[in-house]
Amino acid sequence: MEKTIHPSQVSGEVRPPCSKSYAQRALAAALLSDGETTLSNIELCDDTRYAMNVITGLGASVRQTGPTEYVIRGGLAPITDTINTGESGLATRLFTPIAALCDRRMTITGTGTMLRRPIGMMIDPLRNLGVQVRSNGYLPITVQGPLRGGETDVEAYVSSQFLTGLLMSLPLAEGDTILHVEQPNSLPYLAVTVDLASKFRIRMEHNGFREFFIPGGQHYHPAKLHIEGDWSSAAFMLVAGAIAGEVTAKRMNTLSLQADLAIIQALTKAGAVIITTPDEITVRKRELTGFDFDATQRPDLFPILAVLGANCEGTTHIRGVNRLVYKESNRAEAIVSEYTKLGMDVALEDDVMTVRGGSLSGGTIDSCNDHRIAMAAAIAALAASGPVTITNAQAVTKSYPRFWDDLDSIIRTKA
Ligand SMILES: O=C(O)C1=C[C@@H](OP(=O)(O)O)[C@@H](O)[C@H](O)C1
Ligand SMILES: C=C(OP(=O)(O)O)C(=O)O
Repeated sequence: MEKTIHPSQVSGEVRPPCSKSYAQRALAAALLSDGETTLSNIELCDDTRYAMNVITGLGASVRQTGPTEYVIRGGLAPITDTINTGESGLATRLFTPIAALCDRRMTITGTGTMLRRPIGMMIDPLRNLGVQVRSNGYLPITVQGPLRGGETDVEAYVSSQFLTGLLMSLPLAEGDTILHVEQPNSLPYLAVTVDLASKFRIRMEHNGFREFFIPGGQHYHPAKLHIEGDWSSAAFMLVAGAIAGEVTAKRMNTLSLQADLAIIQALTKAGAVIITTPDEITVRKRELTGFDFDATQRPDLFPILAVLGANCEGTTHIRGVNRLVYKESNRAEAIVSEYTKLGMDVALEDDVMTVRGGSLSGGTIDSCNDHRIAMAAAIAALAASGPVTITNAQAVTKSYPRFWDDLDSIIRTKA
């Protein structure tokens, strides 16, 4: 699928989809609960749809009780020996240790870009915690539990997602666990994991996410939960407001723990007009200036920060390039290879991306099958000097299936 976005002004309101980070964790917790959990504001994207199928395969029974409400009866009792986590890094690394709670052989497989993303960080810790593992470091992986608890090192520098999987599965292990994490990254995502687990009355202790004590033999208590709006998705629309008019994102928790709430900091540094209430945010265009921003702990913001930087007067430095290698694309390379086709002045040196502000041209870019590369390019088009065509534009369904409609709804006049 191809999409062309013309230079345009924007104005209006959007309601971003639910956070897929919270939704996938909540689905996992519902599976692990004894009883019925009600999740509301679940709007499915590819990643959450896969997670929903995975929990069904692992024994949950799911009933849709409203347009965005699901009642899930938990109970880990697989009805299949293979689960498919699609292209979701989180679902892969979250549900592997959960599948490993079972005393039967389970294979976890995926599709597309996920087949090239590393999962080797799971092998040694799972073995140290009593699981038999067969894997060459990429999907598919076969595990046979039960995961017993114990003590192990965990690598969470490349990705925090497997640590999230351990934090959610180990409370159900027979014994207690101590985890040593050398250089954890994506820390706000770990905070979301601890927060979500606490809503199901799961306890754990940690010391700045470097050492965890997780008591075994706990129970997930079913909960009633509203899944909050997604700041990673909202970020695209808010930058659209900052560079091309005015946008309000509705039903957003402006006190959220989500990593990408930090888009507000970046927009503030750039000089955009920002008005927040506890549950919505408006961003309006103003003269923007280059800014310095450390995105190491919030790697999903990179593509849209690069677009914001290109629309600022002066130079923008974004730190954290090393975190981008193993996403749906190598996002640092994709930003450079694709956005320079629109005349973006962007360079990488060590861990820093430097973007020099200046008007972008029209052109054609490929999404590299990466939803965030596609969505940020569409926003760049609004303030470009000609239309931008995005090939493989269907990639947005991974996180934000109605992105094109929402963007269309705020486009007012062709500039
Ligand atoms: O835990 C999560 O929900 C996520 C963690 C981050 O990944 P890493 O921990 O691999 O950086 C983020 O990029 C991803 O989109 C979602
Ligand atoms: C990297 C992402 O997701 P995941 O790692 O879960 O595939 C993302 O949504 O940008």
